[in-house]
Amino acid sequence: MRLPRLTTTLFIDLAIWMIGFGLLMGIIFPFFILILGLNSNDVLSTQFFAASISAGLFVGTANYLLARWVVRPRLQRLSEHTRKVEAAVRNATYHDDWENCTSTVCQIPVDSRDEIGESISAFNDLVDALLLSHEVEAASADFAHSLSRQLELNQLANHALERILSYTDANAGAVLIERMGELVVIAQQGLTQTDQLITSEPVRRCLTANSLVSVILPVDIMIDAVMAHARPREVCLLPLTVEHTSLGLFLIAKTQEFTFHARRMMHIFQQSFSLALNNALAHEHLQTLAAIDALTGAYNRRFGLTRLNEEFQRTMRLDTPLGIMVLDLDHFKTVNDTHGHLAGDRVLARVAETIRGNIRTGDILVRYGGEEFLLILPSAPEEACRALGERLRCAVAELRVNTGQHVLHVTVSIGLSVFPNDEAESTQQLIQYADEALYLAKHNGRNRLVRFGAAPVVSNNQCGAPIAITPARRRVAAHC
Ligand SMILES: Nc1nc2c(ncn2[C@@H]2O[C@H](COP(=O)(O)OP(=O)(O)OP(=O)(O)O)[C@@H](O)[C@H]2O)c(=O)[nH]1
Repeated sequence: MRLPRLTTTLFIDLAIWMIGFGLLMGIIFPFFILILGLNSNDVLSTQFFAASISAGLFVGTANYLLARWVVRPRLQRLSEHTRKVEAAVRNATYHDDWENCTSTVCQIPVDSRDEIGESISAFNDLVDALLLSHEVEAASADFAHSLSRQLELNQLANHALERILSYTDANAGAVLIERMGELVVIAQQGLTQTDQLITSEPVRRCLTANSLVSVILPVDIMIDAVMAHARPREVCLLPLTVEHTSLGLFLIAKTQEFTFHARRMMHIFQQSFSLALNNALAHEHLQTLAAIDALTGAYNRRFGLTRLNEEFQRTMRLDTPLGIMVLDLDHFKTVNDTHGHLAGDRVLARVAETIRGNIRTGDILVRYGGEEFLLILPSAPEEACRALGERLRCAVAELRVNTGQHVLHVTVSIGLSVFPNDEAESTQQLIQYADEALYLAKHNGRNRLVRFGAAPVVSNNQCGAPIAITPARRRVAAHC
């Protein structure tokens, strides 16, 4: 039952109701006494009425005062605390200092199981919801902000993965993107055998369904724990999509099931990560376009040298070999002079195409000068470089270029240097060694591969086994 509000103040209402009720009781009481059979002359006397009404007023007032003393301080405490929390939240919002707004500081202990206790408990829940909302917003802003500063694809993926793992409390994860129709892992943390991910069933399902896939106790994913491998309890895979175009996916794994909060966070990160990834891919694409020589499709010199520096650093870090070849077309001036510049261009383009057709995906072909190419061969040991050099030399020698009027054929001389065998201390020195070997190849008759070294190895101009040149021949060559 709800009594009508008489004023805008709860305690004045209470006073009116309680004192009024006391007064009513004081008036009714003498008649109630009459029913019990007491003498009506005494009961209906003015003195008895006055005493009864006074007692009713007294009890009503005492009730009001008691209610006020019991209830008012608790209501006051609630409102004062709410004010404090409100001031702290405002201050934290403008100064981004949430030290004084933790759950412990802002919540009120619930000390009763009545309606006031229920109000305090609802207030505490509101504080928690407010803090959670701030936490999610801060995490999402921090994630988007940190990604906006990264444009390099691998750095971006590693950075994003690190943050996603930390915010979702996951143990391991990976980022896979689609490149030229193939899935590649561009970042991973704490997973074993990431290669298997590419063909794994959950990955395929996530890309096909273009929605979150959650796998409990996956069989084909293992976490690389500090001491041993552990099987995750749950793995979540989320597609990375921009305007219905699939870019790839990220997956995170945990040794327990993900919480509701972690799941919500994954979805928030999924959107900003997709956008940042799209930007990084567009940036990479533009960089590649700007880095490509239009005639030959090889990387230009500036980009090529940057890549060479990167590969050199990586080689030193990982202690793997690095091969460098300088390839120069033989008597190319004659081709130009005899058949014209356009025919020369066509030959150059076809030679570049032939080289590209014989190298691996990670190898880097650079147009180093007019008719000179630089070939960077990451992780290629000496034997493999020499075999490839011979293959390229023969492939170019066998190439026939139809200009419309003539069928041309050219040869190429190649200088090879391999790190760390040649003990080069810089990329410049590595190129210089390959250049010196090229010089020997030209002066030993062209259409040859020369391996730089104290006893340089020079191939014959057949498509057969290489032979070593004598020091005397080298001296003669050096004087040419
Ligand atoms: N068609 C065409 N020719 C180019 C291009 N860049 C450089 N060249 C030509 O390549 C020729 C290089 O000549 P040289 O440096 O004398 O070398 P070469 O005739 O190949 O002689 P060796 O290297 O000693 O075998 C010059 O005629 C340049 O004009 C190009 O983009 N297109």
